[in-house]
Amino acid sequence: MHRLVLVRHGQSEWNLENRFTGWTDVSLTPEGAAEAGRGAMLLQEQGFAFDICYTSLLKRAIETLWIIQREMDLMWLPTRKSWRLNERHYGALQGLNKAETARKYGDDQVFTWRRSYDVPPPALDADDPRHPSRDPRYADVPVSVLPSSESLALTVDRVLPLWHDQMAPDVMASRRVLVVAHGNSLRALVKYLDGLSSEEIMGLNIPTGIPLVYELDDALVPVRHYYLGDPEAAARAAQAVANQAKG
Ligand SMILES: O=C(O)[C@H](O)COP(=O)(O)O
Repeated sequence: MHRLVLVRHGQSEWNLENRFTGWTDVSLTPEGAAEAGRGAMLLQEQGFAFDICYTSLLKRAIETLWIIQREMDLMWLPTRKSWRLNERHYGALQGLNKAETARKYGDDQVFTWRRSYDVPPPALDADDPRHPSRDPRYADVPVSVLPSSESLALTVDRVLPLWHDQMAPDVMASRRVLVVAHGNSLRALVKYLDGLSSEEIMGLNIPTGIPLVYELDDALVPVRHYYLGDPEAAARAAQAVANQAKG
């Protein structure tokens, strides 16, 4: 039996302001930092330990990982940061308020942009100053690969190479892996792990800061998965994510 722990970053400044965030590099709020601390306590209390960590190139995930590592006295752990774990790129929606956008374009359109499998949000123009090609942290990524907008399908396509090439071999080698990433990059990984259809994944929302534990067999097929702590609290938090864009 192998275990894999997934944690969505704690509440960010734009989660609090209910803005589409994507690749925008915003910080945690004080509550988001506290969520990360509570997640670390749950992991500590239930005897979890880790051999390697993975996170994105966005500071809300990196900060969350640092807090967990600090609280668990694991700041010495090897950590791999990859753009492939970044949040789904929300294109030209980045920065817009989700509820205001729903009032302007309708709940159905915003639900399609947030939760459909293969419909990307409106794209950033290539000359938009926010385009990733202008960000030095992606200098080693071919410009042709950097997104102007991403559907969940496109997010799956760029998360899975990291899973197959690095994360899965670590888990298969019985290394205890901690992944701290984002709502939709984790949804992309969960869709693959659980073999969810493009319809089934639409109903899945991942709450911030609560460790999600996967138990996998020797073929890395999930046997079960569960949130640490109060399951009802996790379910309420996931529903709150779903309700963010009510106009
Ligand atoms: O990028 C964002 O706006 C959030 O982190 C994820 O947003 P969503 O739950 O609306 O997809």
